[in-house]
Amino acid sequence: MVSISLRNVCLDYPLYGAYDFSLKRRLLGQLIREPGEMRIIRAVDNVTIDAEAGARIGLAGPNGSGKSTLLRLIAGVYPPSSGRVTVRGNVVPLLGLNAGVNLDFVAEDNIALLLRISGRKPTRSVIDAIWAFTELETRMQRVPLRMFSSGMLMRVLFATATAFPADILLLDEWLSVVDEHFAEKAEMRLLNLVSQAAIVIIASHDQPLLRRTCTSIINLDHGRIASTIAVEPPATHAFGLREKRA
Ligand SMILES: Nc1ncnc2c1ncn2[C@@H]1O[C@H](COP(=O)(O)OP(=O)(O)OP(=O)(O)O)[C@@H](O)[C@H]1O
Repeated sequence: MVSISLRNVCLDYPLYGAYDFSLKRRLLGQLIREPGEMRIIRAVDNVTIDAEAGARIGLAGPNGSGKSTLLRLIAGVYPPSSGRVTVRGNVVPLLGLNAGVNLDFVAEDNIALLLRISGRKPTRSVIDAIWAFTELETRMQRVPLRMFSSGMLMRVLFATATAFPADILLLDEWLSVVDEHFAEKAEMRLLNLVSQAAIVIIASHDQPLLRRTCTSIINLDHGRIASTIAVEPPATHAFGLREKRA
């Protein structure tokens, strides 16, 4: 049974840049422990969510409200700082350009790595099929990802992430850098994946898109759930993902 359960989940990012260069304040801070002194950002704050098969959940909220972080928690990219995350089913996270690749590795090795992480065997034929979808030149397979343009990198990540069906599909801001031709191709592949997935969670600033596609919308504010809206009548799940593009 596919399901997602978050129980009182918090995620704190350490604030490495917030180092205090004043020796006096640092020494006194150790002794006094000023209450206002923070060395973390609480990006997700005491969030509880349950999702069963059939759920189409939208995550809304202003910049920095914790949408991407919440998706990353569900994807297992970050462990929660506190609380419990239980996910049953295989997850395909489409979380953007910096998701789990090593830019110094050549494209082919990154594809193999991403497949292994998601429990798939990176056979020659699987890698070739993924590469064919990217429509990039064959020689680029042996080029480090660092030398790819954003759009080329997105093609490789998208083709790899969507090569197999998912129980749970997580969509963040996506497809913003690919050209029109690839976007159309990608959208068709994505729609197919969405229709097969048991649970879809989509983070977006596009309220009409969320209302059209989701069964409920969770509004986040400073990492907390400010409200949850049931979308009535039940959405048709006709994803119009192209409207998400900038
Ligand atoms: N890698 C990181 N290190 C430190 N803080 C981070 C990191 N990523 C995000 N944050 C902080 O966590 C908070 C939530 O960020 P997050 O990216 O989850 O928000 P968001 O709702 O997805 O924003 P947006 O709508 O702009 O994409 C913000 O305060 C942000 O500054």
